[in-house]
Amino acid sequence: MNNEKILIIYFSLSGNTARVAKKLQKQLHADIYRLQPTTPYPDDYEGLVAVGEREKDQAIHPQIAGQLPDLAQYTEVYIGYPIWWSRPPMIIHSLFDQYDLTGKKIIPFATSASTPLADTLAEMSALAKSARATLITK
Ligand SMILES: Cc1cc2nc3c(=O)[nH]c(=O)nc-3n(C[C@H](O)[C@H](O)[C@H](O)COP(=O)(O)O)c2cc1C
Repeated sequence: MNNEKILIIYFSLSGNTARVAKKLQKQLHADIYRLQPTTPYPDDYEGLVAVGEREKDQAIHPQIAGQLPDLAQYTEVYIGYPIWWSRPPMIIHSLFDQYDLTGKKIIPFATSASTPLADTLAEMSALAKSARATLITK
């Protein structure tokens, strides 16, 4: 028996990461939560790039809308994101600011046009470390 509960937290704008997250949810029988910023990103690409780039360059961590489920019940947390400018989007930083991931096993996954997940792992590792969580890369 495996009693470890798994939560999949993901951010996705155009649906690619959402699709991967939902596949994982089925495979792992996990719970799932979609991160959304309180102020939605612009619908048009230029607008999105302007806002996203400003967040990245100024290290702005956008406020997360709504409330995640109580993280105390989960031992493993998958965190999924689209790769933006070879990095996780800043809302992933917000997740670590706004929620307590202490002691969790964190398994990152990502979608991109071409940049590999590996390019984002130093940043994810630093986030996990400051949360006293363990980053697991399979
Ligand atoms: C603002 C922005 C920046 C991006 N930067 C990269 C990048 O550095 N490398 C890459 O391979 N893809 C990049 N992409 C493509 C996305 O990572 C890719 O389309 C991803 O699958 C989108 O996921 P989503 O549908 O879950 O939002 C970028 C897309 C956007 C909108």
